[in-house]
Amino acid sequence: MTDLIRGLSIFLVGMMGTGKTTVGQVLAKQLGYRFFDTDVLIERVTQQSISEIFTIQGEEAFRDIESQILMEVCACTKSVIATGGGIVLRPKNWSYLRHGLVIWLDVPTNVLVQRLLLDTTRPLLQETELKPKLETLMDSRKRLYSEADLHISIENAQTPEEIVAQILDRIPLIILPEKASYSVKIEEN
Ligand SMILES: Nc1ncnc2c1ncn2[C@@H]1O[C@H](COP(=O)(O)OP(=O)(O)OP(=O)(O)O)[C@@H](O)[C@H]1O
Ligand SMILES: O=C(O)C1=C[C@@H](O)[C@@H](O)[C@H](O)C1
Repeated sequence: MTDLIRGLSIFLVGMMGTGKTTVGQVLAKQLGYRFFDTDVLIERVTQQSISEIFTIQGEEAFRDIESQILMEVCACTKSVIATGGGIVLRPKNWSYLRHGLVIWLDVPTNVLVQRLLLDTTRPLLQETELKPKLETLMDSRKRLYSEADLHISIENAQTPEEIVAQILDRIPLIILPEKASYSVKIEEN
């Protein structure tokens, strides 16, 4: 597999709670890649939590910082990058995401509700009715997530290791040779 993707980075996109961080860490380990999480990088550079940024500066300011971080991290090869759930919203972000392979982790909303119910830290999910909020977000984003190179539909009982196996099985079917050679050229510079 590492011969096939030759350092090409992998961006995981999808709704909050789909497992981008959990699956991304396992995938990075199996590929011998570094792992980044754009939300974590944002908190590190701003020295603020995502919630604080949303409350104090607002969502647009958060999206600006998110694009800036993505622009920087997309220059890295041999990396798995877990992205924030809304990274697909800005058209400009797609020019950064296209530096690598974009994989959409797609989990049914009822499973996301169970996973996110106990987590009150996500600023876009502060409403009492979590399921309708997630469904509305998903409706407005589904078309964007489906622009990914690879769509991974995840069932409730699948472990992160099983999801990674599914991803690694499917990458050879979609890899574009020119993308992999592009990434090798960056490394040589
Ligand atoms: N395959 C899985 N099976 C069961 N639970 C999972 C699985 N993947 C992730 N989880 C759990 O779901 C929750 C959300 O996972 P994670 O933080 O990896 O999602 P995320 O997509 O990175 O979310 P966000 O974009 O909001 O940061 C965590 O509690 C995690 O342990
Ligand atoms: O889905 C979203 O828009 C978000 C998801 C989180 O990962 C964070 O990036 C932030 O809470 C916004």
